[in-house]
Amino acid sequence: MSKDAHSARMAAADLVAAVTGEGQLLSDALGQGALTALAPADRARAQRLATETLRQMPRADAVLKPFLRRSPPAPVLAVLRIATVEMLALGAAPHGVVGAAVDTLRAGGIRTDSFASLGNAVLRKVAATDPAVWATLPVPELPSWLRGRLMSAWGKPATRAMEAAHLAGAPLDLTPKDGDAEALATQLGGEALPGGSVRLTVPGQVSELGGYASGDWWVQDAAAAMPARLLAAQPGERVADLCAAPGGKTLQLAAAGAEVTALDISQGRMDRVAENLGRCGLAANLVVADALDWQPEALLDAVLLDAPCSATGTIRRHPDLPHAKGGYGLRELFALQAQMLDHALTLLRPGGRLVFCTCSLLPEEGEQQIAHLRDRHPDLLADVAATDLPWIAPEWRAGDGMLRLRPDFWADRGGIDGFFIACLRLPG
Ligand SMILES: C[S@@+](CC[C@H](N)C(=O)[O-])C[C@H]1O[C@@H](n2cnc3c(N)ncnc32)[C@H](O)[C@@H]1O
Repeated sequence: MSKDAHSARMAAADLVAAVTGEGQLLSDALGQGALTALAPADRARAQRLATETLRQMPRADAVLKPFLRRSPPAPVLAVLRIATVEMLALGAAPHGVVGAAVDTLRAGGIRTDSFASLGNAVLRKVAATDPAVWATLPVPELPSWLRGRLMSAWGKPATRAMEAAHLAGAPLDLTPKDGDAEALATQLGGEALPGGSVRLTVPGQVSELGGYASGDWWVQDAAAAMPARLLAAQPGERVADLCAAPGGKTLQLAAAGAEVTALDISQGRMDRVAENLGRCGLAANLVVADALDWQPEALLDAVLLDAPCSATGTIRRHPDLPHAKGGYGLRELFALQAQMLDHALTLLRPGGRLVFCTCSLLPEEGEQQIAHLRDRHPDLLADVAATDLPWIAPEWRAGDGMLRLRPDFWADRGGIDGFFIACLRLPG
């Protein structure tokens, strides 16, 4: 095994252990410690390996369990899980994987080196497992804090279908800057999706794809692209994107010709909005502030509020999330969303539009949030016309002006992120 592959595998083990042992998100763990010293290609490799291992983890555990008398410490278990996924899910040659995993345990210092011979013995048994067994293992279940909530909200068949979608992972979706999905799909060999995104099913290096450097498109899940499409910003309209970073929706609003203020509380994340705007040759007024404190100079035509949320709709892409977050802090998020909604309404001119969205599967961050908002503001109108569009599937509709998107929808096309979208309007 090359030195680079070895460091990528060690880094992957650190990442998995950071998520399962310390409750960190992969994105946070990637920016820490030895991982920052890795070459970009090794970091990408480590991230892919860690992501796939977290996605398949219950299956790896089912294979490992009979061979382990008790659970070893998180860093050791991470190495065993990764090697199991490599051998049985990714089809890697067993002798190479076992040797590399044992080397990783030896090189891991006091946390793991005393487990090298145990690792060797266990992984040899895993290597002798018939690979056909893997596909017969049950679809991994979500951790109970989330599974219980989804079961109550959507029922058992839907929850299982979402779990299957999480296991399948996600394709790469792009939003074309000029709105011509057919042309971009032809250029890159992808599929133009209803609504205007382009889907690529063959994974590749994003920055190597045609039109990346010239900013002709940006990466954005097809569901994440819908809120800004429903807002339908018109050239010259004054629009605020209240939780803007990293800026996918800001780019859409700016590309539509609106006069956009992109606001986010995080300077670091706002730097990414600036980078993305620069690459795509688009402009917005950037403000780093707490959305709850911000006031525009004049009332706005429209506000897009993509509020901070549990992000449970994005587990296809971020399988670390249910393991890392453990369901803590949800009440605070629900309360913040309600405050943000109330504040957003104060920024609109009479007749102004509000699109609220969350990449969440929890009704508390969607349907219930809007029901409570309408109780507090009985004059608020559902913007039914905003969702009166031919590409919206009937199963997405969740009441007047509202869409509920789930990862198990569009299964034949490769799924879609979970999202809730509400289109609202002040009386004129
Ligand atoms: C769901 S993400 C936004 C994604 C973004 N709209 C996009 O499409 O790329 C939520 C954002 O809200 C920001 N945020 C959290 N609390 C905030 C607050 N009080 N005021 C403004 N932004 C906030 C976070 O920094 C994060 O970037």
